[in-house]
Amino acid sequence: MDAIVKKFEDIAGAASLPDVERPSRAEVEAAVRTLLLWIGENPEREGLLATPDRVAKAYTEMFSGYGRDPADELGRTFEEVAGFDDLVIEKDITFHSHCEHHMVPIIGKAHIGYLPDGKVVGLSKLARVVDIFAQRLQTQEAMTAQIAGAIQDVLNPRGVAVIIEAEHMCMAMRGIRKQGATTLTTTFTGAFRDNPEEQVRFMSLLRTGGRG
Ligand SMILES: Nc1nc2c(ncn2[C@@H]2O[C@H](COP(=O)(O)OP(=O)(O)OP(=O)(O)O)[C@@H](O)[C@H]2O)c(=O)[nH]1
Ligand SMILES: [Zn+2]
Repeated sequence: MDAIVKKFEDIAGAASLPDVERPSRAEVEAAVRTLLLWIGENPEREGLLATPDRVAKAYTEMFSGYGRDPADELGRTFEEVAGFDDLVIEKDITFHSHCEHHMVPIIGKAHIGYLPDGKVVGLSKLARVVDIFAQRLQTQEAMTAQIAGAIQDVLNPRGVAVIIEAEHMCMAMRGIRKQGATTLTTTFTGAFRDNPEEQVRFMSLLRTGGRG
């Protein structure tokens, strides 16, 4: 079986999607050719001949998040941290996603904080979790909640704080055409949700980087 079709099958399983029949690679490429014709292009001209193949490859990469489980990334933890149980923040985690309404890019940064309960996770794993959810069709609200939910469920810390700031190309390139408008979303769990002081500490550390 074609590797891409196999991958799509894996993707369907991991995302618990309804049992839909996945199109073949040839059907995907034909769909791209249809789009090219629809915008007034000639898919037979030299520069576009390989474009359906490139688009299929790019989609496989940009939407690889359906085939990945955040629990796999967050499963390996470290307990030998000298009793450290205070706030850990990973900020300015850049990501590229696509909005589920228009399938155009969302470009932004995620900031994640958590209050460990006996164990910490490798810092890169927080960024991996961001990518898993970013590499799916998204709304910013859902993505924020999914990142916080995955960290809370798998790591079981005393609290998780996630802030995402992003620019939506569907607001910049088309429609209302507002460049530079930024959307901010937050999800707080546990101690961050229940204790406003923890929220304030997280926010001010983000702002100052701990310098004052
Ligand atoms: N809440 C939320 N809205 C989003 C996100 N990404 C895009 N949108 C909005 O989704 C809405 C879709 O609105 P519709 O009226 O169904 O579609 P549309 O006619 O293309 O809307 P316009 O963008 O206003 O032209 C738009 O207001 C987008 O700005 C997101 O992550 N969260
Ligand atoms: Zn959109």
